Amino acid sequence: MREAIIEFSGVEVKYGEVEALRGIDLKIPGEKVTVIIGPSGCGKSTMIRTVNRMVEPTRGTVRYQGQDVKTFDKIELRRQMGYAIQNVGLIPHLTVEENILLVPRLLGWPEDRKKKRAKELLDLIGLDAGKYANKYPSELSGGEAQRVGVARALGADPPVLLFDEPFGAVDPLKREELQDEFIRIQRRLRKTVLFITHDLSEAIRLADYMVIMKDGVVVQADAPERLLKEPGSDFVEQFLGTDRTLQRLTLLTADRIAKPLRAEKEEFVGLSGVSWKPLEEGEILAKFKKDSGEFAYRTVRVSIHAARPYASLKECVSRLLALGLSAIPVVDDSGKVVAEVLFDDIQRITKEG
Ligand SMILES: Nc1ncnc2c1ncn2[C@@H]1O[C@H](COP(=O)(O)OP(=O)(O)OP(=O)(O)O)[C@@H](O)[C@H]1O
Repeated sequence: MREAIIEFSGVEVKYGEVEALRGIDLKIPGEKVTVIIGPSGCGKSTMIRTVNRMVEPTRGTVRYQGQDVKTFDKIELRRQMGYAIQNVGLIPHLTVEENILLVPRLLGWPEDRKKKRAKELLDLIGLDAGKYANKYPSELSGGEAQRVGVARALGADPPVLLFDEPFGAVDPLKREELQDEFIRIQRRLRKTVLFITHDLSEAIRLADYMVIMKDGVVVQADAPERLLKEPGSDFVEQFLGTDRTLQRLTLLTADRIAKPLRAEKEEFVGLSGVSWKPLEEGEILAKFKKDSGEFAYRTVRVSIHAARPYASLKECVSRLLALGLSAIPVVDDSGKVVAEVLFDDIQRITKEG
């Protein structure tokens, strides 16, 4: 493990009679995604709130970069830690840009630097600055609002991100897209992330390190591969569910098994392939085998039927089944088909299990 950047030692939190945390000892690795998961009420939110001092431990110590967080000025500490929550908490009378720039504004950044940063962040989260910067939160879809919440947490480029179910209120398909984006962004930015979720697939997908909690204590913490292979107790085994094969497909991303697209490959023709009508942006031409055995071409929307390099193999399987194809194209950030994932290869991996 990389050196711990946040460390919990004997941390207890009591709210009156309620013991929310009952002795947490945990090291959070730097520049990795640590996902905290566990039943409702087990103390997940309380735990991450002790890091930015929204909650003070009744006992024990939380350290950031080796130093007790109590010794930091609260404001100074929170500048280092972006925070995003489930219902986003965007301020309704501020525009998207003003919401994203809350912290830079507090820090007194000059106007041109703030403008530049807002554009950068909107680009990063995949929202067009021209279209979105001046919108108000009420004019955004749930998924867009969540993205803006994430952008706001990234505002002044803090090294630590505390995410409390940031994708909680989004429907499952959009949620997978947000996870793809998150993985893409994290591969670039390498933040230290503490991420809470209720969703096991999301946890397994995003986590470098996964912490399973129950009743205010940590039951097991390890890399998701190891947890799936060696659950340390009946509780963890039950929690991870019986379907470990599918969970393993959640762990692997399309780019891990994608093959470069071969020109003669019959299933797909790329964007510049055979075409009798101009393709619209975001469309590709796919070649389908009809029942008669002949091939027919059909255009498909890349956004739905192609996978991003960071899509999970589980997502690839569901798209392959929905389309009745034996391979799915993988598109890069510009929408260009760069590779394909073969159903046979996914099956092979599953068998190797
Ligand atoms: N401000 C508070 N005052 C009193 N009790 C609280 C307070 N905040 C949380 N609790 C209690 O502490 C326990 C842990 O709550 P916490 O929100 O940390 O759990 P959680 O795992 O994040 O829950 P969920 O998954 O439902 O969000 C729960 O029993 C909760 O009811």
